[in-house]
Amino acid sequence: MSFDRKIKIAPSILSADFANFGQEIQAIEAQGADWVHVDVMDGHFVPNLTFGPPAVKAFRPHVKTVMDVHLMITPVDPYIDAYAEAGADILTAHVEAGPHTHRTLQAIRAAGMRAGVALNPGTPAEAVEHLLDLTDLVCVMTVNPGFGGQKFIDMTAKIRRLRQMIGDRPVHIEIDGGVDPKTAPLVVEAGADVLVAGSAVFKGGSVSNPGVYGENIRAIRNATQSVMA
Ligand SMILES: O=C(CO)[C@H](O)[C@H](O)COP(=O)(O)O
Ligand SMILES: [Fe+2]
Repeated sequence: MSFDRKIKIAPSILSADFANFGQEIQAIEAQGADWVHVDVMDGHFVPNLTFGPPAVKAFRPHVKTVMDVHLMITPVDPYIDAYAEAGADILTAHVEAGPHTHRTLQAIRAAGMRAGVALNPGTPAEAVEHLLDLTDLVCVMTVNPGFGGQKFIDMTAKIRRLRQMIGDRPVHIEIDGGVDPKTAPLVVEAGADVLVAGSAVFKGGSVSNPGVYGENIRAIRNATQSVMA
């Protein structure tokens, strides 16, 4: 697949109706989502618990775009094959989740997925400097992971530094947490190309009123147009 630098909006289904994931995924894709972001939490690496491989496998047939799975779990390595089997296209592990992220990224690619590495707000860009040749995506957390609906933490200096470090490599910079029409232009201007948004996409809408999802997605996308070259 060729490298796509266009802005991509990845709604996080953490803000969807948990009793209705299939229809929610279909609704956001029909309303313009580029990727579908799936937040996996273990109640240990982060203080919240969501879904594991069987749930992710059940989402798979509904996702026609890209299933972007964000692991907030430790350890990661014992579960890589299970998420490949569940159908993840991109599997992202936190650099803080263990001492051997290099091995983890190799294993994710060896299992046939694209490999992402995520950074908590307190972790510097330099933590991934020697991982960039093994990475397809760097996820910059703009909230402390664990919950949707939190306030955006300004990480624009880190994003600029990462864009500089990445150079010509085909590596996406994804922003996760508190992205809305106000914060999206700041992170795109700094060098981000994938915008995860949970509450800002799902607020006010539902599967019976999906047009609101479309309006919310367009509001984020349109807000980034002024800063695109
Ligand atoms: O990884 C996450 C939380 O750990 C979520 O992807 C993120 O919080 C998205 O939700 P919102 O846009 O509401 O902040
Ligand atoms: Fe996430």
